[in-house]
Amino acid sequence: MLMLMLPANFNAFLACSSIAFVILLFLRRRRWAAWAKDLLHAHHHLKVPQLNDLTQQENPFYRRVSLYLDSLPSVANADSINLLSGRRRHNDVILSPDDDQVIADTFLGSRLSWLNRVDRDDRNNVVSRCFVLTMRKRDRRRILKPYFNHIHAVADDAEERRRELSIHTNCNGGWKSAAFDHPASFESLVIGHDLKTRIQLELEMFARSKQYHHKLGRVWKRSYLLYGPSGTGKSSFIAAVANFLNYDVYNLNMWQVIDDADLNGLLLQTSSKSVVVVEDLDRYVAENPRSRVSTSALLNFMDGISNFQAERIMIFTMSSKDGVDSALLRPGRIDVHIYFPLCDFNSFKTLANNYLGVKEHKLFPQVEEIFQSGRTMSPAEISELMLVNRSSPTRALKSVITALESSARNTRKAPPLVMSDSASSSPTADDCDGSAWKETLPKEFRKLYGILRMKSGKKSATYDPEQEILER
Ligand SMILES: Nc1ncnc2c1ncn2[C@@H]1O[C@H](COP(=O)(O)OP(=O)(O)OP(=O)(O)O)[C@@H](O)[C@H]1O
Ligand SMILES: [Mg+2]
Repeated sequence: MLMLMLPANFNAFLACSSIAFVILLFLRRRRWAAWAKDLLHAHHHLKVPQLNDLTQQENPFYRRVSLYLDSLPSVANADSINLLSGRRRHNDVILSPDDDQVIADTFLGSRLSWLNRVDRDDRNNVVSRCFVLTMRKRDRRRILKPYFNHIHAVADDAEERRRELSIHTNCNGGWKSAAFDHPASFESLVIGHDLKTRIQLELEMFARSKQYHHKLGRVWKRSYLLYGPSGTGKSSFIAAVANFLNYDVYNLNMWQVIDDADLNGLLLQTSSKSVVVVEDLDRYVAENPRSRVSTSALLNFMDGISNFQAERIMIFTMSSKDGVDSALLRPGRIDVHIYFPLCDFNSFKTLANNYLGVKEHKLFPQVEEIFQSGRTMSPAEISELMLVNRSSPTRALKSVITALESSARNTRKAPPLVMSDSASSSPTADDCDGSAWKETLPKEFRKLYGILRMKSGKKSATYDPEQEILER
């Protein structure tokens, strides 16, 4: 009897321990897999501790590696990952590997892995973290240096995107700084879809064109003139550009500038990766015939001559270009002119969707009729009415109708957007046909632009700037 029982118990015991072994193996599979791999290949392990052993201060390279890992597609595709919210924008999501998770990577044809190792010393209540990079020994000499350079480049990029932005305003010959947290983005801005796409592509291309500008011996800057009535989105556009590129803003108040040297000094004090803004330039030029700043100093400032190494966007705003000295606006000095018009029915509908969440409404035909009769208001005025009445879309639309009916403003035909790329030798009004700019883009950007246009359902091959403006 005993003889018969024993093998049965023994078998059960064997089965249980095999299952336990498999479960254990499964739980620790990553470490086991690493161990098994080690047996097969000669691997090299490099540790990146979170804290410096001696000073107990954070190891900056640990942070760079975590930024790098966040960018890896294998992290995004992992079965389980920690999602953390970003510091700067709350809708930014940072991906962070779990404790003891292994993240795979490839570089120059070599397979590498990162282990997010966490060691807990419960007795002393100490947790120490490190990343362990594993690579084949034979790959080490070939890839280690370029791989670390690559990690730094990716981390630089990520840090740049997460950097807190500042706005600087000139005062007594210097700049006063504050945090820049304007929420404007291209998504919230009511401008034509093609115009948005085009500006975004152009800005991305600009940010990557250091070598190109240096080769040509040109100042690394791009200048925009935004003009149009008050409350049409010029300042919001500036904030959207700064947020899009993650550049600081230098808001130059020309009335505070003492003389030519002061203006030059202010430009020299601006940092790279910045948007330099001069609002109401037309008013300054008109109101200051005996200005303390000479025209040549102003033109040199606009050309960015004294600080040509820095990567800079310059934006000037005007209510109108009428009567402004053409030297101020010549191609090369100003690369792109963008007109910001008052509302038309299309832009009204976009505002109604953004502010009230309404795509269609029984009052829309009445609103359309009023716009067709020529009455209009600025996006700022209309959005304000929608904002205060947002709890009732019907009330909001009725208040817009009443305001439009009593509005003295009339639509006029929007002047065309002028695109003149400063790289062309003799920019003329012909450049304003709106297609020239695309030719200045590298091939891959032209392709991307084509794809974006197709996605937006626009089949037409030519870009009509006038249509863009009226489209809003
Ligand atoms: N095109 C637009 N798209 C979305 N919102 C807009 C637009 N234009 C104006 N607004 C709304 O109106 C407010 C004021 O706009 P903004 O300050 O950008 O106008 P502006 O053209 O700079 O006016 P001003 O010439 O008086 O300085 C913005 O905060 C935004 O809410
Ligand atoms: Mg403004």
